[in-house]
This record gives sequence, C-alpha cells and structure tokens, in this order.
Amino acid sequence: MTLNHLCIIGAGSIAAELLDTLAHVLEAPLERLIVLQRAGKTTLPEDMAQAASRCAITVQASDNLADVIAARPDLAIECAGHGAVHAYGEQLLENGIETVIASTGVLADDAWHDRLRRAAQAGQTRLVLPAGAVGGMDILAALQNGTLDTVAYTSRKPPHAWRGSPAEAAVDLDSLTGETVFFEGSARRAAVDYPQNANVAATIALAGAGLDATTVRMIADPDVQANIHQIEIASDGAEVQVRIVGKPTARNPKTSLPTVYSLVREVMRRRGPIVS
Ligand SMILES: NC(=O)C1=CN([C@@H]2O[C@H](COP(=O)(O)OP(=O)(O)OC[C@H]3O[C@@H](n4cnc5c(N)ncnc54)[C@H](OP(=O)(O)O)[C@@H]3O)[C@@H](O)[C@H]2O)C=CC1
Ligand SMILES: O=C([O-])CC(=O)C(=O)O
Repeated sequence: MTLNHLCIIGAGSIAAELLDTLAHVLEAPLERLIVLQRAGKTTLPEDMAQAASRCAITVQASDNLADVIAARPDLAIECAGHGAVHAYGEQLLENGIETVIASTGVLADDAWHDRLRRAAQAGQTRLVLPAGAVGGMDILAALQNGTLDTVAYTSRKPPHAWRGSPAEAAVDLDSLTGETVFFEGSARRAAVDYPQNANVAATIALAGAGLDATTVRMIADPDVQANIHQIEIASDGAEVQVRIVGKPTARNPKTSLPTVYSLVREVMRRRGPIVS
C-alpha cells in the first residue's frame, strides 16, 4: 500500500524542516496532510503552511486528536516531544494508525513501553522507532541476535545545545573552556532526564543491549559546532564504531538534521515499490 495520507504531530523545528524536505523530494504530492498542534493552535505558521501546500493536495491543521483519528491517515509522525507521545500515542495505535515517534525516550519508562506495545497490538499496527539523529541501527539490531558485550554511546554538543536541560545544573555552560563530561550513566537515565537531547540513547538501547546495559556519556564541548554522536559496539559478530557529525537544524540547536531526514525516509520508504 502506498502512503497517500500523512499526519505530522508538532509544528516546531523538525516538523518545519520535514515539510520543507518532503516538498523537495516527493515526486508527486500526497493526497492529504493533517498537522496536529497543541490545543488552541488551529492554523499553521506561514512558512509551514506554504511548504505543506507543496507536499499535499489537501492540507488540514487541527488541534484535536479526534480529527486525526477520523481522518485515518496511513501514517502519523510525532515530532513534538515526550508529552505528545503521552497525549496521543496510545489512541493513534489503538485506532490502527501506524505511528513513527521521534521522541523514542518515552520508551525508557517501562510502563509507557508496555502501554504503547499493547496499544499497537490492540490496533494491529506498529510503533516505529526511526534511527533519528544516529545511524548504524541496522548492524546493531542484527548483532543483538548474537552476544553484545558492550554498547557505549557518547553525545558531544556545543554548550548552547544543552541549554534548558539538566546539564545547566551540572556545569556552568557559559564559562566552559574545554570539553566537559556532565553525564555518565545508563541509556534509561539519560533518556528520562534529557527528554529533548537523549532520545537516541533510547533508540540505540532498544535496538541493542537494552536500556540498562547501554552506557551513555554526554559532553558539552565549546570547541565543536556540530552535534557529534559516537557509538562503540563490541560483540561476538563484529566490533563497530559509528561517528556522526550532525549539523544542527536551523531552528533548534539541540536537534540534528539527520533526525529530519530519517523521518523523511520513513515517508519515502512507504511510497516506492523497492525499500532500502
Ligand atoms: N530521535 C531523535 O533522534 C530525536 C528526537 N527528538 C524529539 O523530537 C522532539 C521535537 O524536536 P524539535 O522539533 O526540535 O522541537 P521544537 O521544540 O522545535 O518543536 C516541538 C513542537 O512540538 C509542539 N508540541 C509540543 N507538545 C505538543 C503537543 N502535546 N501536541 C502538539 N504539539 C506539541 C510544540 O508546540 P509549542 O510551540 O506550542 O510548544 C512545537 O511546535 C524533541 O522534543 C525530541 O523529543 C529531537 C531530536 C532528535
Ligand atoms: O538530534 C540530536 O542530536 C539528538 C537528540 O536531540 C535526541 O536524541 O533527542
């Protein structure tokens, strides 16, 4: 089945760039697009409205999940934060709407993991975890079928990319003169404590060694301009090192541009007859 009707949840930096990119890469417009925003927001920001009209023949902006469920999109993509997955995830899945979530860190909470798994089963659909800002999930998930000895993830970002996170309490982000490790712990702790910065810790953990066995370091580094993600895997099948130097999105320095492109990929792989 080809994807013709898409729902995007959120109208922030990922959503805006997702629409911009889709407008360029779609060979033919979608039939319908519905964008779900917070209560009280029923029109799209002007730049998003223009991009949306290039992506789909019919565009609807809504602040009500019931509109999305009634519209029955082929796919919903969440790019709005943990609160949005809590607010909409179960109902989308229970209603049989395949759902891709950028905010994968929600699954670091076992209760939510269970609720969303049950909802997907009840709706006979799937909750899809995109690679997001990182890569190598294919080999990591394959190696998980053998013996994974260690999976270690390091996130290195410029100090300003950590503003508004608990890093502010751990270090003085404004006066760093060199790289500073402010978090070392499990992927579970990272994803829970850093909901806007460490979703990929959960993505990596869920593809591989699990939320408690996957180790995470987070570093504020005044000498970098990019969001640098490193994954080190030791296993019976292979030793793997992945290093991604992600460019930040124009609107949000916390978020890396590959996140946007990985969501575009989730759309495009449902539009063509050959999937890679
Ligand atoms: N897996 C990955 O690799 C990555 C995942 N992420 C996840 O994606 C999320 C979004 O990132 P980004 O676009 O950069 O963030 P932004 O802050 O730029 O945008 C978030 C948008 O979501 C909206 N929003 C928040 N809550 C709701 C809700 N309950 N219903 C509808 N809309 C809502 C916000 O609206 P308002 O302005 O009204 O608050 C805003 O428009 C992050 O919070 C993070 O969880 C981010 C980067 C990488
Ligand atoms: O985009 C990134 O660099 C990663 C990120 O914010 C997250 O995992 O939440």
